[in-house]
Amino acid sequence: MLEPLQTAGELVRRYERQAKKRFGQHFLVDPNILGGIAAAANIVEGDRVLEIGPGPGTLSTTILGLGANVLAVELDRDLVAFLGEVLAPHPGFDLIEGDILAQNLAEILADYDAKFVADSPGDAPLAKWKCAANLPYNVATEVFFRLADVMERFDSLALMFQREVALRFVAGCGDNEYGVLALMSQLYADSEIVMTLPPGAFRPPPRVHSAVVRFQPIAGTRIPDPELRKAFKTLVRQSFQTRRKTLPNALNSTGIPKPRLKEAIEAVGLDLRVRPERVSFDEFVALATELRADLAL
Ligand SMILES: C[S@@+](CC[C@H](N)C(=O)[O-])C[C@H]1O[C@@H](n2cnc3c(N)ncnc32)[C@H](O)[C@@H]1O
Repeated sequence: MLEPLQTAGELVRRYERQAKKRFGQHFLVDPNILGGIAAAANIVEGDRVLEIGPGPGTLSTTILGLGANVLAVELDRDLVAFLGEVLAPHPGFDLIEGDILAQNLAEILADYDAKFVADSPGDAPLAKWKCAANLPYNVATEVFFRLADVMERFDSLALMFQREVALRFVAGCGDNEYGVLALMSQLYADSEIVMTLPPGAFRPPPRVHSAVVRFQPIAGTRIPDPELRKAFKTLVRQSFQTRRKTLPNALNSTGIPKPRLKEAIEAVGLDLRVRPERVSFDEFVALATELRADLAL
């Protein structure tokens, strides 16, 4: 007979004295917050949920309590041992020990899916994945980019970031926080902040405020042509390398001759003095279309 799931409070009480700063370990205990993250990811019974950095299993137990299945990736060996003791015996919980950035996400999701198909034979395709995570902030944006590469596998994602970073994901054109993260998230998903949390919501408390961003993947991407998408990404990254430059100056680093840059920028109806933070998603797409042949991709 399985032990019942422990509460987040019990799990954190058992583990918090061993929390390691270098792994960004700040644990959530409030069941309302944990339930709110699961709700933001639209998690329901039977779902397959990828959780990054389960810590002592606070969010994992919340998700398991909803009757969903969790595939968790945890870097800290001590936490893996702890989770092995408290959660691994529970059906529905699977754990991979390792760095999330070292995983081939497409592969680990497919491996897990294979197990599900084998368990319940039938012709119906598996539903898409959900993702919920209170991310370690030092790798959080990189984790987003890895998830973006497999975004079509997900139905919804609720990810906790440092608040300043969360604002950069949801920023609109012209906002101070608008840049690479806003444009990259628009490429794959609609996004909104669904919760902001003070440091005191975590144990031990971090130095910064935090926010949960809900990403709702769109079908495919907003730029279906892979070559055009590549050109768009190159232009966006180059444009925001240095703030406060005009677009033609910011794009100097592409190696495209200045006269050609100016011609293309004017051809898409932009002023030559425009700064990248005032260029909308659609205008970047138009510029990428205009310059794709000039970019050494
Ligand atoms: C902010 S804590 C979240 C813990 C728990 N989910 C919670 O909300 O209470 C971040 C977790 O990510 C783990 N972690 C840090 N870097 C990681 C990495 N590169 N790959 C996977 N897990 C990582 C940490 O050990 C820690 O357990």
